[in-house]
Amino acid sequence: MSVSVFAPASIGNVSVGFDVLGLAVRPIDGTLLGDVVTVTHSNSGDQLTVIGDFAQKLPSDSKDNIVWQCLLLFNQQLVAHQQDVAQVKITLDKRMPVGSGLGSSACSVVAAVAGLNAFYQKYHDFSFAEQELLEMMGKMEAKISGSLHYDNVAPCFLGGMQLMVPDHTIISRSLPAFEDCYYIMAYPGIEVSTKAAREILPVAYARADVISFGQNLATFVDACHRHDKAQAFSVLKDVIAEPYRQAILPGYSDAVKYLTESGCLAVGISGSGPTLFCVTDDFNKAQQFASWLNENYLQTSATGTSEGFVHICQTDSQGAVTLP
Ligand SMILES: Nc1ncnc2c1ncn2[C@@H]1O[C@H](COP(=O)(O)OP(=O)(O)O)[C@@H](O)[C@H]1O
Ligand SMILES: N[C@@H](CCOP(=O)(O)O)C(=O)O
Repeated sequence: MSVSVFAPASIGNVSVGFDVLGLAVRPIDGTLLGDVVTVTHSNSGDQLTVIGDFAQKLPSDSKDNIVWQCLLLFNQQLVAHQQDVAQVKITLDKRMPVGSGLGSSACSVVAAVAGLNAFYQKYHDFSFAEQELLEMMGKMEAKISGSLHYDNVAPCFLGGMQLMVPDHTIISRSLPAFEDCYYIMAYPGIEVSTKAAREILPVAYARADVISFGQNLATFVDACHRHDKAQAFSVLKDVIAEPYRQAILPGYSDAVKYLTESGCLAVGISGSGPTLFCVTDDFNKAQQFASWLNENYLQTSATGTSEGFVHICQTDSQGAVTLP
């Protein structure tokens, strides 16, 4: 009598689309890079248990866990739709490092809301529409990062490359992604708070930057629709966040120099960092970049160990899925 949902990692911004573009990714070796939420009926009130590699990094009081907040919001919405509210036991398998730039909080939010929805669909014959679910996810992500941005929750939930549109009846549109590209994701093992990384950004931008931003994003979207990979990745440049955030990412500029000189299609900060992503359509190069990043981008602690990792990924076109 339980339902488990997996929600994948994502690259927020994809360099050209600050807060409005995101891509879901999955490691090619089959690693489940994302969070899993399991929902079961309970006879003793609502409960949340957190397990997994990164469980210790989350608030000790489960009421402060975003998954708990998702349950409260979901229940409110059930009441608003005149539905009975069941008592549930939720287990969060926290597989994603917190403050990583891999959309960790979005993974928990999407797995929780989609998990609850799948549970009600299976056992209570009720489900919310995709749009309502996405709105709930956006609200929860905003609670954590301090402002509403869908660039992680939308690809994490819907899969593929997602472009946010300023129409609350649509929210997100799918863009054709480059399925043959490899995205090498290098998480150095240090934590960067999304909220803090947003606070260091300017409140206003110079006209030249605004023009570059608009031109790069428009060119990228057009190139995606024309399947013009060379054009798309040639404009993958971030004038909004990277110039200000790279200073807080140790080794980032050396990595960009090496990867660019070695012929990657593009390199950038995943979300608010510290994860770096690098794009190539050549598998041999993907392996070369992954091993260089492993050697040079991961940060080691005083004991010589690192909590970082590198994965060779491709586009995850499925998004959140119910596990068998
Ligand atoms: N289930 C959860 N997953 C991730 N972060 C959570 C969760 N519940 C609460 N948090 C808190 O939310 C914040 C997430 O930080 P954030 O920088 O937005 O992470 P990320 O960039 O990895 O999504 C942290 O302070 C963390 O303790
Ligand atoms: N658009 C956001 C994306 C944050 O992604 P995360 O993975 O770091 O949570 C931003 O750049 O602030």
